Amino acid sequence: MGSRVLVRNPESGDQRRSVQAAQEAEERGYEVLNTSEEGEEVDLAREAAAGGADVVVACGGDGTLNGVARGVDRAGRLEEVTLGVVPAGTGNGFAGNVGIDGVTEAFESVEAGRTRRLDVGMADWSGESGRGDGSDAGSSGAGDAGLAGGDADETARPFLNSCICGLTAEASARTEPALKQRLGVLAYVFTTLQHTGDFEGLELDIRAGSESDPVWSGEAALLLVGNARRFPNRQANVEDGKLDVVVIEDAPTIDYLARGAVERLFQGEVSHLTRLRVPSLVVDAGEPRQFSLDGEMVERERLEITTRERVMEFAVGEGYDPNPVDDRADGE
Ligand SMILES: Nc1ncnc2c1ncn2[C@@H]1O[C@H](COP(=O)(O)OP(=O)(O)OP(=O)(O)O)[C@@H](O)[C@H]1O
Repeated sequence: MGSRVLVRNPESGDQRRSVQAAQEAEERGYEVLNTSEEGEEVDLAREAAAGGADVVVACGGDGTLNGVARGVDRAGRLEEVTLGVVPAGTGNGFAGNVGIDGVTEAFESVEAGRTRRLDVGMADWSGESGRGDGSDAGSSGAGDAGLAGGDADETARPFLNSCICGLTAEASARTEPALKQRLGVLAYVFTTLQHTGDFEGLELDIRAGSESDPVWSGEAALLLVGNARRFPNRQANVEDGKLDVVVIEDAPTIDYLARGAVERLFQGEVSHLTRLRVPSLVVDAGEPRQFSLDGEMVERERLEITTRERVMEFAVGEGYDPNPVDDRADGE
């Protein structure tokens, strides 16, 4: 049997689960690597994968899992390593989507070989003309220095759950922890929409695949691109090579504060909402904007968003549904 590694963020969630996970991992013969600062999970996972680990399990929330997948990918081993997740963060969106609810369940899934090959979303900014962001400006040639989990030469990043444009830092600060626990990253979406007067719309031009005409062009409040997540709050098909895209038009006439307005918007008011299911899209925001990749922010002007179909072998729970029911009540 090859080596198994747990990359553990000891600070995530309320720490109870991560303490339990460290114990269980040791009992089961895992090497436990603890992060000591933000972003370190990327390097630890990359080193573990490059060193020949067969199984790399992330222990933390969506941010930690994203960093672990990124590290394994940087080692060039995303197709070979079996990944898993111990849901020890606050939101745990991806773990929930693949049916992993508890610590022991996460390890048992790996041991039982209950794995599926899942799609991974990629956000690629190599086609941007200039360097629009500042987050890696000035650090070129400095390797990983300066940017947590970052890489001066980085031009693309994976996302497992979602890529969202239009979230505000303000909304992040205002989002209630209980809502975050219940809805994960979608809690920020709700809070953002409910404070929609606070931000300017996004001038977006969205093209699907290699088509030259935009499938959507105009002023948006939010763009949500789900890999494992079908908005508002359902598991998407994570094995179909497609992205579930929702564009919410910036419509100042909608009273997002009215009770249930946001839910109604997602479910029925299709005039303000466009849904697409495509394998790839190009998003041009005309100027640098914040994009959340599984909750980690990058500032970019133009992203090519694609799926790498069934590229990653992932340990899933018994409740994982490879082919979730797609009710078309949302007007698709
Ligand atoms: N030792 C550490 N100290 C501080 N931050 C860390 C540490 N290890 C990782 N991080 C960073 O913490 C961020 C959030 O982590 P994570 O998503 O695991 O937890 P969370 O915020 O509790 O959960 P969730 O994302 O589900 O809400 C990530 O950006 C990660 O890089």
